[in-house]
Amino acid sequence: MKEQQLTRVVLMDPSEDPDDILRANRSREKTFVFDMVFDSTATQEEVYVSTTKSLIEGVISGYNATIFAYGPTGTGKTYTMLGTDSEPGIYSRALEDLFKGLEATAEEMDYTVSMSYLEDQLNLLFRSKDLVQVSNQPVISYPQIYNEVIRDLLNPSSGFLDLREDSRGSIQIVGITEVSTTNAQEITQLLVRGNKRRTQEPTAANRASSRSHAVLQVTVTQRSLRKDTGIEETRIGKLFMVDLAGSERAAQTQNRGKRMKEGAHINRSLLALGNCINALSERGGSRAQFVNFRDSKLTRLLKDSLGGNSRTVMIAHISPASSSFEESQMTLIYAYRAKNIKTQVPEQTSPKEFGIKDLMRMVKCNLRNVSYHMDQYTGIIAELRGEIERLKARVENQEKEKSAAGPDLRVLQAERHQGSETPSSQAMNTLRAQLIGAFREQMEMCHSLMELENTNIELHVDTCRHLLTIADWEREKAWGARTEDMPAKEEKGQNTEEENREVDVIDSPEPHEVTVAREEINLLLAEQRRTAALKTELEQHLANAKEKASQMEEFFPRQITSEDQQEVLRLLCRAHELQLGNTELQANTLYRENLLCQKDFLIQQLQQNLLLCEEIIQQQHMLIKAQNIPVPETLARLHHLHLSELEEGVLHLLLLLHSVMSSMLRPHNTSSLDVSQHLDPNKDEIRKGLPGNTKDIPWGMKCDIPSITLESDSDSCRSSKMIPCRKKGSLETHLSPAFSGLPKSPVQQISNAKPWTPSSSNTDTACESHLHRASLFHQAKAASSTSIATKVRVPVSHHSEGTPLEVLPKSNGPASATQHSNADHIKGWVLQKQVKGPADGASSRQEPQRVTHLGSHTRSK
Ligand SMILES: Nc1ncnc2c1ncn2[C@@H]1O[C@H](COP(=O)(O)OP(=O)(O)OP(=O)(O)O)[C@@H](O)[C@H]1O
Repeated sequence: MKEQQLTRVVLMDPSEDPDDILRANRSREKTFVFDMVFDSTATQEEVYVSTTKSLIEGVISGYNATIFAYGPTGTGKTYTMLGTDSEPGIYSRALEDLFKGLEATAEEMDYTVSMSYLEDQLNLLFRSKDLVQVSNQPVISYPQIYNEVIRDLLNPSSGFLDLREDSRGSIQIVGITEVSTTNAQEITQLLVRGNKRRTQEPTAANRASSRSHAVLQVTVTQRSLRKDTGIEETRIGKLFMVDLAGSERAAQTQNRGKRMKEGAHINRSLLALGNCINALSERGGSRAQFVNFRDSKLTRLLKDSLGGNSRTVMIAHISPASSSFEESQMTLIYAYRAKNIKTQVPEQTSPKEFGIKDLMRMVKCNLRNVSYHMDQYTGIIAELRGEIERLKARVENQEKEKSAAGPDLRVLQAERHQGSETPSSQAMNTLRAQLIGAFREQMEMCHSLMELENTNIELHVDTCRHLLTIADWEREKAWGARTEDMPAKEEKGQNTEEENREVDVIDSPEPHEVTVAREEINLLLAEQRRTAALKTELEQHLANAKEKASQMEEFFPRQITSEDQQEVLRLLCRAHELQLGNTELQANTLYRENLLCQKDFLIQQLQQNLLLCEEIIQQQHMLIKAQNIPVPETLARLHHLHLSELEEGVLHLLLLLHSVMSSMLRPHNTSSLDVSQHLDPNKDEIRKGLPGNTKDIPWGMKCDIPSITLESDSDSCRSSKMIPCRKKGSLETHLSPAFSGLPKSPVQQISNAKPWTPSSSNTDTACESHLHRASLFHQAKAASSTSIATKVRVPVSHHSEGTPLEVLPKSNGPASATQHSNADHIKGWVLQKQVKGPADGASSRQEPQRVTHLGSHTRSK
């Protein structure tokens, strides 16, 4: 790696041989430009001053700010954020500056500073020992299920905390400890203590590796009274400082067993963060996407920091060791995407004209005016006093009337109650307690089943995403092979840069994300099988519990003689039945949601396969024409039929109809879906198809291949763009058995699924895509509110195989050109989903899920 002018990182691929003449023209370097780059000699002070110091002023004025430390394990994230006693990190320095700034304004403003420190950790959803034995009910034992949980690092005894959205849409952590303080030292001490409670485990890359994301939130509230108007102003500035868990993949840390699973889950929340970053970085571009913050607790927590009202700095950490090349590349790509996130800037102004101060103005200030004037308050208070007097008088009158009427009713009631503590009422109480216990157990099981179904959906969506990543790579390879097979172009010497790159794709080793996807699929499938087994077991328990409860319902009323009490028991049972029925309906909806998601994925793959077949037919036709082979009449007729179906777009309309139906089937569908818009055959998108869709159809006809872009579709697993380059049979080859047949129940599918093995690469059948491939990155760089700093440190726990850090010759050329060429090599899939279960709130309303597939690179034909 080299560094120049402290803004560029040039990554050199250590695996490529410089003496390889076949690749002599190919650049081994990848350049990434950031706002700031630090090498291993940078001090904590320098890092703080260049990245964070300028944000503190904003927090004091009521703006939000966020600082992320991102990177693989052992690269120094915790060191940057927390530091050591002699070299304090960003936390202490930022807090010191914050208090200094606040003291300077103390004369005009009253201020309070409160802070909370939490970790977003992976933990066990159930443990056998968590289940308390109730009376003589059997104890249900569950194996461990991992889930994302939030823990208060300042008060770990408070257990796992829940996230809730308040009426203004801000995320609140229920029960978090907020410590008010007046000096930075106190906070630093609390932080050091809190950090010791953080989940740490040794990995091969770091002896004290943090296995959770730590979020320090400092809230500054300032109040001032404007003398001229008498209006009280409140400014609230929030500062988030986030030390993320390592972004490494399992192989890097040599994690096994629990650590490996943990890594996969940590990566899942980082993946969700990445998806949000991708979607946000596309905002304002031609392919604006929905940003799904609900994908993980981490992203929900950081919604404001990422999505809008915050100035955000990401400090990406990489190791200069050549052995960490892949991790470094992934980190830089991630950070580069984050850099594209833009604040909504006024349209008429050029982004270049903005300085830091202007950007700060674009972010909304959290200023609340107390809009009532003091005089109005006096009036309101007087009114309230009057109301109290009136009410007091009414109460007195009522008391007088009662005493005139006779003895106190309450006294009579108490007397009757005491007398009623007969043996029969005691028996009734016992029976009621037993019934309620049984009902409660059933409800808990129902909720656990819903949790499991939710986990199932998450796992399923994750698996789809990885399958898509692999499919994309396979298609790219097929594309490369096809280009190589095109003798005409070679003859003409038209080997453009684009084609060279395609040929490179076949030669190049499998990209990192594809390898990761293969690893993850096996993990996810194993977990799906485990979840399915658990579900079956739990369903069995629930059936037993229901049986037992219905026996109780029959038997208990016979033990009670009083009709009133019998009626109470009957009502109790009825209320419970309704409650249970409701929960079961919710669980059913979830299950159907999951099924739909699977169907959609299957349809998506079939669509791709359909287009591939289309391509094959066309090529075969060209071959028949070229060779002058006579066509039997039956075949010609069949072909005609095929063409007329395509022309009328029946298949396409059916697919659209399906997607519309699916989205309608979803309860509380939030997407504004216009059916008529979808089905209008005159609608441009449907009729026109995408660029290059018009194909020269055999037998001399021109036909539009219907577009399969279903942008407004709210289906769970929908690709916003599909590339019809799937090879014949690849559906079976690449999909897990769970997706390779017609939809079965998830439990069936999962229990049938065998461990997934990497598919052999089929490059024999290449085909041509007729859908556009949008570049993942936009060349145009608008004003970005997300500053990115990259920190390279000399590894402490790695041994460095020669440092690839070199100095670039000074170049004044535009950075964006280099970036764009790099971006061309980058591909990615983004999958977004929204899964909501009972744990997320009182309602188990399902949000629509989406899958968005980002194309890998532009391809000119
Ligand atoms: N710039 C630096 N100078 C000196 N020591 C450093 C520097 N950066 C990191 N270290 C040391 O390297 C080790 C690993 O760093 P640290 O724990 O901060 O990594 P991390 O990225 O937070 O890892 P993980 O994700 O596993 O928690 C620590 O002992 C830390 O003190």
